[in-house]
Amino acid sequence: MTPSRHFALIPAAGVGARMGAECPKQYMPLAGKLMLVHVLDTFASCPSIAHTYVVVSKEDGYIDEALAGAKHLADRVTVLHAGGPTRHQSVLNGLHAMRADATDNDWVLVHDAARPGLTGELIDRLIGAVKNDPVGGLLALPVVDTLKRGNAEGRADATVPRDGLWAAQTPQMFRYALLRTALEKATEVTDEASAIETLGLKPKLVEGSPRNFKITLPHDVALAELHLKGNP
Ligand SMILES: Nc1ccn([C@@H]2O[C@H](COP(=O)(O)OP(=O)(O)OP(=O)(O)O)[C@@H](O)[C@H]2O)c(=O)n1
Ligand SMILES: C[C@](O)(CO)[C@H](O)COP(=O)(O)O
Repeated sequence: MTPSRHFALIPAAGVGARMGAECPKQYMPLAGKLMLVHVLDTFASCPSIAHTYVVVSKEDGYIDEALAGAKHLADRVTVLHAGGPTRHQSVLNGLHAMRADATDNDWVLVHDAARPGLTGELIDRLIGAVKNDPVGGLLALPVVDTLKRGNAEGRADATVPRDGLWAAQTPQMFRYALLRTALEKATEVTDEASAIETLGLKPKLVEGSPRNFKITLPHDVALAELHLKGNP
């Protein structure tokens, strides 16, 4: 049996509404490089990753210029103009588009373009922890803050017990056929692990890193640049 390969699938078809930038946030410059190019470089530099697929919106007008400035990625990245109305749909469309290249048992690591702080070490940590797992898994961080449930008046209604709570990150790593089936069956989910869970399976939680946070709001940019300047 041929050994399973590892493919990266990068959903990058969002508009970045909460960021409110002039361009979709994945095309914002961070520490001298576009956010998306940070992510593509990390996977391209990782020997464990056979190839990277990036899902952009069908009307994306930025990707060609972004990759024109990153010609070293030409043989390591395939652009799929297959973005959908939601992240779930973009990922599923991407899986369909890469079908010819992947076997059912190949691993797919789905990673947000909005998480440029990912490192090769974190990729290898996830692959090492999950490669023999029957389900798959994801990077995540144990919740360390006390959590409050707020009400409509902006006051704390209750404290939510944090024992056993983790904040999901990406990559989320599952075998091609299982992931595609799960996403086809699930109603709208916010991450791949949720779709796997709806099959009654329990993805493995692998500790990630605070630097691998998702850039969502304007104040996230400065923090991301601190991380990326320190360790691009
Ligand atoms: N229809 C969508 C929506 C999101 N994404 C991607 O999913 C990742 C995480 O989503 P999020 O941080 O929510 O990005 P946006 O949807 O762009 O942000 P916003 O919700 O503020 O518009 C991002 O890399 C984004 O590009 C996608 O590929 N397709
Ligand atoms: C996939 C994810 O990054 C895990 O935390 C998160 O669910 C993405 O949420 P978003 O609303 O699409 O940013």
